[in-house]
Amino acid sequence: MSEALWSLKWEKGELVLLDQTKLPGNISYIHCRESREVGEAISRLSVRGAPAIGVAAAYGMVLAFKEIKKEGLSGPSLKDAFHRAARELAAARPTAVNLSWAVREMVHTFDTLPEEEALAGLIERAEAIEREDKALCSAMADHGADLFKGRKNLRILTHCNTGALATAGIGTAFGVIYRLYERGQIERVYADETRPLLQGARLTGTELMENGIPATLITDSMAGWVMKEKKIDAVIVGADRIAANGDAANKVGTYGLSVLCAYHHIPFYITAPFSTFDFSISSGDEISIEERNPEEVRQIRGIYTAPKDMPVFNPAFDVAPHTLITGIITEKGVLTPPYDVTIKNYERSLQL
Ligand SMILES: CSC[C@@H](O)[C@@H](O)C(=O)COP(=O)(O)O
Repeated sequence: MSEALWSLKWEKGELVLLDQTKLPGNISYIHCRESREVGEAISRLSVRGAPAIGVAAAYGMVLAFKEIKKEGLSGPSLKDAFHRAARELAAARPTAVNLSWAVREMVHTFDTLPEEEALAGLIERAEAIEREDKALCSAMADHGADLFKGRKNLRILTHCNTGALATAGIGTAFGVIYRLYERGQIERVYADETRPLLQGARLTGTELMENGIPATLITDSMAGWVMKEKKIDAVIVGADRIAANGDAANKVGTYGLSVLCAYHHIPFYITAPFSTFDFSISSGDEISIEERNPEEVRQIRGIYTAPKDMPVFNPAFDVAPHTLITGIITEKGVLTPPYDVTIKNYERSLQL
């Protein structure tokens, strides 16, 4: 795996983020010293991808604690300020549940430690979340690649970016693709460009090329034709939130891919770790879908490609219905229908 690509690093008490809005043209880093800066970087998509957002937020809460301490607060006022910072950070983006999960973990760590041990405890918890994410990616990659045992010359289609830039490890869906490549089973990966912000072209394109994986870029609207003409063997994507019935929110365009896969009889796999599951919601109808600035659709990199006053609908995510999902690749194995049962069992296994 290319060492050149990473989404974030905790270094000398700062959170260093690779500014993904500037890729592929520019490699620049953002040094966050305050939790507010982490929240802004998340909203702006300088750091993005559900697991990476979670890890960034965990370090953001370390920064929040340091700021509050610097103001001289302690006792109940420290606790109030820390909880307020947690609410603010968790609100940076609404769909990826990894964000609120990581913030909740940090609040729990804070709430259970004496004040004088809080800073060390928070740093330790954030580092553990980052380490754990690496291990989760690796386990998902193994389970996902095992689905294709004995097969060669695989043609895989993927959407958005789910690799090292979206996680602390080798990625979710991208991790599976990378493992298949390591095992010599990939003929070609087709990457959707992923309008409007081009995470597929800019980020997955970079990761595929850096790692020497045979790859072809397509526009989102080509996916159906590519499935038919290029005989795609499977579509593998990530997720931002998975409901208890298996409905999975992911980058807008995923719903369409799930429908196209059903028509073409192509297996459609979601790849996600436990922190992407929202066991508290019964279906995708309860997932709040982020709507972003209309300018993201009217313009491409600052140039208007539509009339300036044209109304726009810009949901950042959509929901693939569980009925169209062949399997959900997790760190513990691949969940298959009936998802209400297998996800319940998976949830139980996490509590053991
Ligand atoms: C590892 S990633 C799964 C998802 O987070 C990914 O597919 C995705 O939709 C990212 O969206 P983004 O808006 O770039 O944060």
